[in-house]
Amino acid sequence: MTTVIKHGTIVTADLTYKADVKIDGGRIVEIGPDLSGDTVLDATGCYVMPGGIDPHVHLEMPFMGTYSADDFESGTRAALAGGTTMVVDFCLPDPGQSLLDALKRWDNKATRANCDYSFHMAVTWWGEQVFDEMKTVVQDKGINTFKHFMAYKGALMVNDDEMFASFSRCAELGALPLVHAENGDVVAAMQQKLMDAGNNGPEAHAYSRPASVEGEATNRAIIIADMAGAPLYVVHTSCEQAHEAIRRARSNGMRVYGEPLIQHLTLDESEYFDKDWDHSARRVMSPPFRSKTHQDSLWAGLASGSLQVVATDHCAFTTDQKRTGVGDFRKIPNGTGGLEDRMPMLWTQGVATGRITMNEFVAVTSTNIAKILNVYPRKGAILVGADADIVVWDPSKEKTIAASTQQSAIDYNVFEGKQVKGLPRYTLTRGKVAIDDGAVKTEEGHGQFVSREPHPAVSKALSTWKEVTAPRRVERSGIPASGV
Ligand SMILES: NC(=O)NCCC(=O)O
Ligand SMILES: [Zn+2]
Repeated sequence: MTTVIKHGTIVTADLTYKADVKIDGGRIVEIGPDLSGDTVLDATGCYVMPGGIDPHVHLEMPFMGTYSADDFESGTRAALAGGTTMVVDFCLPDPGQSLLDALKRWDNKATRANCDYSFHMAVTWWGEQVFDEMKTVVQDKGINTFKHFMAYKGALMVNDDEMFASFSRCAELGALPLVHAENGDVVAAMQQKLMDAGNNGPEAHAYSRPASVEGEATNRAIIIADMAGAPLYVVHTSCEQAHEAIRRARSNGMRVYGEPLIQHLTLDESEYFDKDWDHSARRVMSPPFRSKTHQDSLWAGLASGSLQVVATDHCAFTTDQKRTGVGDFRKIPNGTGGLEDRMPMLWTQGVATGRITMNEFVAVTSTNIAKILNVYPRKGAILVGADADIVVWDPSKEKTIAASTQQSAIDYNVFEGKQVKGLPRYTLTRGKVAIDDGAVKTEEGHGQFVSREPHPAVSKALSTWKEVTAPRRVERSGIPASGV
């Protein structure tokens, strides 16, 4: 059975043109005028784009004494409803746990996925076993990215020596290191100071993680990556200081990527000063929302190319879960949702306002990350041979975002009340119509793991400054006796 998407305008990261798209066996088999097939999807007035890829989600994540509320079923259903057809979650080994054992747990959870998915592996501790297993993860398990948390002291955080060792191993294996860049030591100290002074509400979360904490860590991670001869991907870049470090590195010839979140682009710090505790706590995430100045910096980065990817860090907790932190903001589970809203919000506040073009929209929601993850052009492309992960985007379709109509399992939405114009008419996951003009037709278990080969460019990365790549031993004629 073939499907044809007819009368639409194809929009890719670099082209806009009118053509029909024919799908067979889950793949695009033909692109051209006047195609016919068994099923016809009418794309009149719509843009036919590669489905979104969200490279930063935490589904059923064990975190801060609980689990994030969206699992692979509700999370990927939300993704498809918003035009996203692939997600990448983070496999998090417990301290001392084998990476391969942790991966089994994540494989199990993901069997319920409605769309394709992949994993990043987190390096949460360091030792010979991690060093050895990283090779198996890359060569046998199809994972070419390793995440490092510079925050969450006493839990997920790794130190500089561990990061340097892991980044160096990534460089050997052709893998890409990722960092959550916040100075965890400073955050912990500031949290304690705020608590001691009686600041225990959600606003203290923002005070404890100022932009400098992120800027310093971003810069440190970049320099460590450069010394290790590895490229670097900085997740949830939220402020000018971090963006500035990325811009500088890129202009010095380093392969460094930055990923703003849709939340940081569109919501600001005033959310933490709401009189309603629940309202503010529901928006607690790390890094926190920032000022308009930081938002302008992120938008400029997307337009100029110094930031490459828009993600969500979807990590949704219910109001009840957030209330664990009443009286101590440090216990509010960190994380917000966004999977269903990323594409409509970015279109409405980015394309419709003229901040980014339609082609840039495709680049930052899909194609750029497909290339970074080394799954392009199987994903992130409208090309013959590519997976038919497609969104038929109706720029005239509108809605008001509301928790009451969302797919996510939680009881609120951080974008509640926002008006969006630009929504999927159809979302196709490997040719299957999962969203059909508002009707949800997802199929639990349809999603498949996307294996990712090591990236040749990554294994060839060298230190920009070449200082540490070739140590030269000095031959001396005489060595003095050691001192007392
Ligand atoms: N971002 C956040 O607050 N929660 C999810 C875990 C992480 O990515 O830091
Ligand atoms: Zn995250």
